[in-house]
Amino acid sequence: MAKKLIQVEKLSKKFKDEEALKDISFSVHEGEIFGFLGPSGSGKTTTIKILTGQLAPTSGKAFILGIPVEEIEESIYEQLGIVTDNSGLYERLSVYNNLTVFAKLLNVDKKRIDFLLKKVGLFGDKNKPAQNLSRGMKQRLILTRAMLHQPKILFLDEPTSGLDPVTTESIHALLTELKDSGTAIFLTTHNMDEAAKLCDNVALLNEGLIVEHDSPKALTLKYNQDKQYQILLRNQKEHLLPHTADSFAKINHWLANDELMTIHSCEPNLEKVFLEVTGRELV
Ligand SMILES: Nc1ncnc2c1ncn2[C@@H]1O[C@H](COP(=O)(O)OP(=O)(O)OP(=O)(O)O)[C@@H](O)[C@H]1O
Repeated sequence: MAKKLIQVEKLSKKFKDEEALKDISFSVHEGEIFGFLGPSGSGKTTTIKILTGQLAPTSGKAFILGIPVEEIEESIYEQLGIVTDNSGLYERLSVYNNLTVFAKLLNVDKKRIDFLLKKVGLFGDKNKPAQNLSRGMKQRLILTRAMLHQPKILFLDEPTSGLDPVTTESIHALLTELKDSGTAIFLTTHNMDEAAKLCDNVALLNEGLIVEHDSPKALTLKYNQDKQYQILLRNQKEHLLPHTADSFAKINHWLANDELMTIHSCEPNLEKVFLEVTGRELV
């Protein structure tokens, strides 16, 4: 069975009177991409800070690689990759040298730098100073740095926010490769399509509470109360049919007469699930 690399039990965090996290529990296994989804201010960054030893919880327990977060020592960072907003690059150093600094610290073979730069499409830019990179290129460089040492757990705070679809796609491919090699990825995102595509499991966070927790597929099916089918016929007419015997008779008729072009079931996406559970949008 896959090992639990992150384990959180009834974790709470209070800032003065404000309860930022309320009794949250979840775990993340090796080779799992876990999506932590919630609107601004719901407690995502606070959770990452607690899990990476930057902030102490008020109550509850959290373990990283089996170690209680209160006992995290410097050496654990050799097994973690952390990508957040403040992942500062050395702006004047080249792409390559930004990575060699970390490769030295983490005892990583320099061959891996070239290997990863090719993967993220930055090999041709390896001699450019970081300050001359576009936002998407910087994001890929930060991610490369976090993956240099093949971390057991990778924390990613909004890894593709504001990036173009091509860059987003290459980052998704990389994350999937990393997951396949056994890394547990803890991902926060506002992007529900990204979460549905990448994550094995997601937790929906609202005002510090986990209000749902399951695979994206299971959640969309659970909230598919009002089942409907969207149909396009050869004559270009579109129909939206409810889940009734009458609809099935119609569909059978169209099928038998080769009139049906496309048919889709209309289960809600994660955005709609969030809206239904909390009554609020995910932005
Ligand atoms: N150091 C702090 N002192 C006081 N309150 C804080 C502190 N850090 C976070 N909070 C509060 O805790 C709550 C959760 O904040 P957090 O940064 O975890 O949200 P988030 O989900 O990461 O939001 P975003 O998506 O905007 O980054 C917010 O109400 C925030 O104001």
